[in-house]
Amino acid sequence: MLTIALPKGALLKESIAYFQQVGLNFDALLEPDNRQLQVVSRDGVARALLVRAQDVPVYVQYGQAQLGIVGYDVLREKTPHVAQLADLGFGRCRLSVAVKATSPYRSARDLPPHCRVASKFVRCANAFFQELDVPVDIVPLYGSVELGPLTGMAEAIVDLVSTGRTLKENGLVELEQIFTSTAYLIAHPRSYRLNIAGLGHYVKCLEGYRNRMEGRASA
Ligand SMILES: Nc1ncnc2c1ncn2[C@@H]1O[C@H](COP(=O)(O)OP(=O)(O)OP(=O)(O)O)[C@@H](O)[C@H]1O
Ligand SMILES: O=P(O)(O)OC[C@H]1O[C@H](OP(=O)(O)OP(=O)(O)O)[C@H](O)[C@@H]1O
Repeated sequence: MLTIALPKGALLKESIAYFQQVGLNFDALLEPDNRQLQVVSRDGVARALLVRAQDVPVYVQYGQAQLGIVGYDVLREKTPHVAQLADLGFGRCRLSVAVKATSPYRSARDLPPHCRVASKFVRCANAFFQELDVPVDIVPLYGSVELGPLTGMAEAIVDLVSTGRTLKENGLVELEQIFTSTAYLIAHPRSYRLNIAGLGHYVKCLEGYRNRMEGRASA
């Protein structure tokens, strides 16, 4: 049976809608009181695993899932050994550097050497500041990163921004964008090569659907 790793949280609804286009129905995962971590599609041909966004590439890399959906930000941070099949366009956000609106800094270069920068994206943040040649101490956090500067623990953050509402409501401003991110369809490379569980068929159908959508959008 084809197994698909789906991310809990921000990308779940659109990920489920995406597979619905090729007849795979995992709506049960959206039930408000759902506690099931795996569900079989209504037609019984595929199974979805409900996992934390950052764990999606882990299940796909080890081959427990042949397909998965994950943000490009996670691919950049974790650099997993998976095949990137398609940019799905939804889940658009950006990884940015932000500081308190009252701070004197107007660009990431202005940050004082060896200041603290809070982030869930430790590798991306380190790479960005190294490239900039600004030495900083990255403080790893798991969430609510915006509290770093608010509490005085950190001078800046590197975090995802979508609407910008979280920054605004916490008195922070974006200094610089590091990269933009959207959801990606990923696959276990060997399963994809060997067409395990009819993977090729689904990928082709999904591509066909996307091409039709793009054709309609540009018409
Ligand atoms: N505000 C947002 N708007 C749009 N997409 C987002 C937003 N925040 C995150 N994403 C995308 O959704 C993915 C999952 O984010 P989500 O916030 O659901 O989980 P997480 O905070 O990374 O993980 P967890 O809650 O398990 O710690 C991110 O990797 C990113 O690609
Ligand atoms: O620009 P906005 O539309 O306000 O979205 C940005 C927020 O969304 C994400 O948070 P998430 O909901 O994942 O919470 P957490 O990372 O703090 O756990 C991100 O880490 C920002 O805090």
